[in-house]
Formats: sequence, C-alpha cells, structure tokens
Amino acid sequence: MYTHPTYDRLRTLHLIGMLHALEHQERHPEVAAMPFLERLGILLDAEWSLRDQKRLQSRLRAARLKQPATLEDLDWQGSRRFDRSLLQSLASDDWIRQHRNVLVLGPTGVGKTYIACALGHQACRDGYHVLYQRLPRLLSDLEIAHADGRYPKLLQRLSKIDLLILDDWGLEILTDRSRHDLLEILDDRYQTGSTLVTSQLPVEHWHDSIGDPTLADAILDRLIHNAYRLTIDGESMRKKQRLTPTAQSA
Ligand SMILES: Nc1ncnc2c1ncn2[C@@H]1O[C@H](COP(=O)(O)OP(=O)(O)OP(=O)(O)O)[C@@H](O)[C@H]1O
Repeated sequence: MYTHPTYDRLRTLHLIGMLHALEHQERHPEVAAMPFLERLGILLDAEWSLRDQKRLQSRLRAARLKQPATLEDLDWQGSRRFDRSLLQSLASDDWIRQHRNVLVLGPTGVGKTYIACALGHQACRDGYHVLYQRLPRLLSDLEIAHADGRYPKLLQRLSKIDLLILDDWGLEILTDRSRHDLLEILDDRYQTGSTLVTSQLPVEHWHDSIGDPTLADAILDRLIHNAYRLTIDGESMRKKQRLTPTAQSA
C-alpha cells in the first residue's frame, strides 16, 4: 500500500477510482513518460467509471428485479414467437423518454417476467429509476399503507419511478379500493413515467376483469393507448427447463 500524503488525500476525499488508477500507474514506470494531462485523464476516467458502476448497482438494488435477466442473455431460440424487431427497438430508451408504456402478453412460462426484467435492467443501465412489483403484492402493500398512514408517501414514491414494472396483471379479482389505487398510480404516471405490464390475460378481457366499467375506462385509457404490445406465443420455458439434463440434476 502506498503511503504518500497524496494517497491519503485521495482516500479521505473518497476518490477511490483515482487512487487505484494512481497505484496502477506507479507500478508501471513506463506511464511516467506519458504527458501529464494524459495521465490525469486516465485517473479521472477511472474515478468516473467506478462511480458510474456504483450508481448502476444502487439503481439495480432499488429496482428489485425478480430475475437477473439481461437482453444479452436472452435465449432467442426455441419455439417461442414474438416480434423480435419490436423487442430490439425497446432496447433503446426512446419509449421511456417519451413516457410510453409496454404490455408484455402471453401464456404462463413464456418469459414475460424475464423480458420485463431484462428491459428493467437495460433501463437501469441507461440511468433510469426502475421498480419491479407483482401487481397483487403492490395492491396488498397499498392496502396496508392505507391502514398505517404510509399511503401518500408510497404513492409519491411510485410517481417518481421512471419505469414501473407491474407483473402478473389480471391474476386476481380487484377490490373497489384496489381499483381506485390503480387509477391513482396510473394517473400520477400518465405522461410523466413509463409503466410496463405483464399479463397472461388478453387485453380484450382487461376491461371486464377490472370489474367496474367507469373505473376500467379511466384505468385503461391511461395505460393502453400509448402502449407497445409485445405478444409472446409458444411453450412454457419452465417445461423446457424441466426437460433439460441440468434442470433434472439440480
Ligand atoms: N428469454 C429467456 N432466456 C432465458 N431464460 C428465460 C427466458 N425467458 C424465460 N426464461 C426462464 O423461463 C422461466 C419462466 O419464465 P418467466 O417467469 O419469465 O415466465 P412468465 O411468462 O412470466 O410466466 P408466468 O406468466 O407464469 O409468470 C424462468 O425460469 C425464466 O428464467
């Protein structure tokens, strides 16, 4: 470990990226021949990329993505059918900048959550604040928040998220309070944030599944008119995983 006062200063100032880069330069005397500004630039780049990485890790932790999915790791093989060019265009952050929504639709196990988490991961990399929630869990959290007085704070927190992922839409019957909560959330986010919803239920059934026609109109008006729809068809990936030798031995 280097003991020069400059190292102590860098440590005290929490310039850890610069500190490591400087230690690296000291171990490689050939760097001494480089112009001062170039050496300084390397130190600053090291600090910048360390901070960038830390910010990404903190956004990923806060996002609570259910699966460690990335678009690079996405398995494009198999029998599943979906609009690949749409998915590729969603990999850019245009839809989030324009506050548009995404609906990921298809039967159980086709990878809706996986794709939602991969898009969430990409959004974190692009610098956005993301939150993943299963809709039934979020609605029950809101129910508790009504009782213990956290409701306004929770709603405010949700309204500040750039990309809110609501997994498993339409799985459960909504109570009257849940319908109102959903409307509050989507109204706060309308034209100010993006919402990604996954559902096994075809969109044509969403209106009936909400249970109150007036609230259903208001909720869906805020959610689906500006939404991209990614429909996945095919066999469950879980079935495929059960058949692979690694899954069998696990
Ligand atoms: N594109 C993919 N690449 C790699 N693994 C995948 C992919 N899609 C899905 N998987 C894996 O397949 C399994 C099922 O996927 P997932 O949970 O995303 O399906 P789902 O459509 O959301 O299911 P459900 O509707 O039941 O919630 C998971 O273990 C997931 O990790």
